[in-house]
Amino acid sequence: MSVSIGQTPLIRVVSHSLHINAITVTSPHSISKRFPFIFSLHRSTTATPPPNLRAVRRRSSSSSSASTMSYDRQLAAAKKAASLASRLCQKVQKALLQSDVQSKSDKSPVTVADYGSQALVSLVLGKELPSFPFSLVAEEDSEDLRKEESRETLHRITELVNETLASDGTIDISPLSEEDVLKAIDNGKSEGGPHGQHWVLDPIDGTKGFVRGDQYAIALGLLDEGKVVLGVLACPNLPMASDEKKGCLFYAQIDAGTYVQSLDGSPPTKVHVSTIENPEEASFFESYEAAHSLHELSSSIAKKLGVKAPPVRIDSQAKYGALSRGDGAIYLRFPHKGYREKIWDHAAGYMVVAGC
Ligand SMILES: Nc1ncnc2c1ncn2[C@@H]1O[C@H](COP(=O)(O)O)[C@@H](OP(=O)(O)O)[C@H]1O
Ligand SMILES: [Mg+2]
Repeated sequence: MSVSIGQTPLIRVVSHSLHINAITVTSPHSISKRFPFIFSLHRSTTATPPPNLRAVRRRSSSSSSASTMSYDRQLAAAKKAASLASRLCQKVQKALLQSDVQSKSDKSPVTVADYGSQALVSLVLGKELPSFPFSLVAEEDSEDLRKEESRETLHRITELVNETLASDGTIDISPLSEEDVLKAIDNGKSEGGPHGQHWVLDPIDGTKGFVRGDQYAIALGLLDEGKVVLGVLACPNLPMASDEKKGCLFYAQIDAGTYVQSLDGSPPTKVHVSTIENPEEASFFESYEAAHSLHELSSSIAKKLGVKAPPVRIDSQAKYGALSRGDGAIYLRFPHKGYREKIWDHAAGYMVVAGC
């Protein structure tokens, strides 16, 4: 197989056992040889490239009116939505890690946080942008929650959503019923599509990291006419800088740069990707979970690139945030055979890096 940046072959790796027959290389800098490079494999099982990558290609091949628009209002709403969702997730994660009763393999706290986060984002976007058409493509739906055995879980989610909204105090919503919360979750059932604007949400990206007490992200992107135009990544466990307190909010709007601020509201700082040009000085990110990305393949590619540093393994799209501020220079992701990437796993993170 070949690995290339745009049309420029970078290295060749021979592999028969992996049955790899196609590689898409996504680089925010197109054919530029500057870092960061984001390498990602897409296999024959994916008939069409994932929507986020289609969006990448469109962006580089055409200039639509979407790129000249301002998305300031959507950005403000998305930042608020992701910040509130992260407040809910932090509360759930803290309880999960402190509890000696709840086993970490118990999925219920995760479920509560996933659904709660999605309900909050859906509600806040709807409230903050009443005059905008609303379409949300999100990971969760309410089907399981509507079952009798989920009554307690639904009750807890509703309580958490109400508490979080009340703690903010700026969103005028009277206490929500369980049915309101179910509806808010199901507002994320949009099919999306190449026309119009669509929000794309992963309410908790990096669920395994969330359960371990490690990295996770609330990832919210906006597509306009098939292009990713805005991305917000709330990373509650990512430090603002080494030895600083945790909680980063990355955001980017097309052609307007990428910024980070602390989740508790410090002034934003513009971020830049690494300027390292020599792979020998670069470090690379990959998934913490070996089940999500072929670590051996990353390591052999890194070796061929001349990278000397060991991999930095982080859960979730927090990797894109870290990449956008130059914590590392490369992101390698090679899912196992048969896995199909989801749009909500990359849209926001892509924008945060591409916006730099
Ligand atoms: N077998 C697999 N291969 C690749 N990615 C996978 C996978 N199983 C799950 N994922 C995705 O990897 C995401 C986590 O990313 P990372 O590996 O960078 O931490 C998961 O997001 P969720 O946690 O939202 O389900 C999920 O979408
Ligand atoms: Mg995800």
